[in-house]
Amino acid sequence: MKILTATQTHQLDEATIQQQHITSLALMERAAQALLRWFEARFHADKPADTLVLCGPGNNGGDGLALARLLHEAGYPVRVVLLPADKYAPDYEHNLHLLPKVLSVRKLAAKSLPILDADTLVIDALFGTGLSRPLSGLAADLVCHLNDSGVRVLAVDVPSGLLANAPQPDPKAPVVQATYTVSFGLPKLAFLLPQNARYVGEWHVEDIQLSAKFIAEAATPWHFTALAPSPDVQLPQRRQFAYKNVYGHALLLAGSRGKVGAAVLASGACLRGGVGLLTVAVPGCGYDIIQTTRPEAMCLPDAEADFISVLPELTSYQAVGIGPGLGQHEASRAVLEQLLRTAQVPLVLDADALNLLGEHRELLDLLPPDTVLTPHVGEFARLTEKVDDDYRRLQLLRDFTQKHKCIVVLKGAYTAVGAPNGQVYFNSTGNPGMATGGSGDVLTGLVLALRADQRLDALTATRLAVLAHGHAGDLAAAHTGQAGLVAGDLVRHIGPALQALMR
Ligand SMILES: NC(=O)C1=CN([C@@H]2O[C@H](COP(=O)(O)OP(=O)(O)OC[C@H]3O[C@@H](n4cnc5c(N)ncnc54)[C@H](O)[C@@H]3O)[C@@H](O)[C@H]2O)[C@@H](O)CC1
Ligand SMILES: Nc1ncnc2c1ncn2[C@@H]1O[C@H](COP(=O)(O)OP(=O)(O)O)[C@@H](O)[C@H]1O
Ligand SMILES: [K+]
Repeated sequence: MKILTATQTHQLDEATIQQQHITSLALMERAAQALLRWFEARFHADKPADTLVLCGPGNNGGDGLALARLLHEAGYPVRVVLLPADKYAPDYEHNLHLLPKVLSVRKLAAKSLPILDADTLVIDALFGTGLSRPLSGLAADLVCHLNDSGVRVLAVDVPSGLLANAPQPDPKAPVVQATYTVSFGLPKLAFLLPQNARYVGEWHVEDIQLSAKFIAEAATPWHFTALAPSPDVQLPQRRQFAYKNVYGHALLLAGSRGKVGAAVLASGACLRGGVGLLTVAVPGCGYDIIQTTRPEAMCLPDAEADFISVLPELTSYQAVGIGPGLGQHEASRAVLEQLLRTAQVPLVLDADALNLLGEHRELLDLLPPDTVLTPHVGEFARLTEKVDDDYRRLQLLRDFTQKHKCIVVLKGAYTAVGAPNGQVYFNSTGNPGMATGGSGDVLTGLVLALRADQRLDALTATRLAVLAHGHAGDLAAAHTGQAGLVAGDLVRHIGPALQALMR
């Protein structure tokens, strides 16, 4: 699924109107109907005692007016407050005239900000994708009043004051802190960034049959990898006469004294990820552990008891993963360097392998094309630079993957998979229960399994692994709850998660 800019979103609306031979008013009615559908599904069992619709002067306000009419017709108590402006959009004017006369409609004035009771549900239809400058004056006062009141807010399309795809030009200007945001057609880039979470709240995208042709042709680096209604990336079925070489022989280098658990988790994920064969290289202290916990895997114990000091001979493997629990011993750094210099097969680098790369940046020049790196934000900062703004971090991601011709899985709530051509795919699955030690090790094992799979290209394998990993987290949390989820639960749910992604 593509993610478009605010400008492209306007062009998409225009294209939809032209291609479907409808009026802009009809499209606005579709948007309002979609909002009503969401509203009824969400609130039918606990109807708000009071619904206050705040309408700005543009088409976002027009959506609000149309929704107010539909809510009234559906029997909800509705009040409308209008933000005064010099100019109003034609479809706003039209929908204002369509409001039933019995509805309370009032123009906002500076000295009469609306009274907001705790059980009021506010619908924020002040500004959407047409926001052209930070909020000021009466609009800013209203939004501050709203945020201070603590009432529930449903934002139409975008929380007012928030830019859909760019950082806020004035960090001091107020932005609506919505409880829910219901948007149209496609998600907005702003929804996926941690810095906007307090504004966007729980977000949803409703289908309003926008032009599929325009979306297919639109150029954008941003994508959203969805699981439903059908997965954006799919795993081929196993053939009846399949042999294990199709799924590859993977080598995993992981663990150091006190961190052999990382090797256990990553190897478990690799096995459950469907790898044909797995060999795990561990320090001597990990031998019994791997042989006991992962009897399906072969184990190569290092001569050193506490860390990995020797790179195994590589000729038998279709993919190599290195990093979980590795530690940063000089000998392990040398192993990493030798791996980067000699490997002829896909590589997956995580955790301490990334920290070593960050410490020895000259090694970045050795990365073979299509190497997959799986940093979290802290590890990514060590590889690049520390930044506070999420948009800036995404730019660094695109610069890094294009420069090094690699794939970077920037882990987080909406994990971003950056491709060597600069495209970025945000993941849709997963939950905060996965913010627990070892979740990343599980991802590494799963990426390694799918990189060893001879049927998949590098980007598909990586996107599939990220999607399945998050889905495994969602399946696991349904049993354990989020707090009770541990990384081993992810391993156990990889099988069903991959099954859900089967073509
Ligand atoms: N174009 C269409 O056909 C559709 C548009 N839709 C809705 O229309 C919205 C976009 O509508 P518009 O392009 O009219 O834009 P908005 O309604 O988001 O806002 C634009 C209006 O606000 C003013 N404005 C912008 N920033 C301001 C600020 N900081 N302070 C005060 N005034 C400000 C502009 O001068 C303009 O009058 C979408 O977010 C969506 O809600 C939906 O109805 C779907 C169909
Ligand atoms: N709030 C969240 N929502 C969804 N996924 C999350 C969330 N927090 C963490 N995750 C996922 O869990 C994994 C954590 O990886 P990482 O930070 O490397 O943990 P660790 O080093 O403890 O294994 C990543 O895949 C990340 O995307
Ligand atoms: K809005």
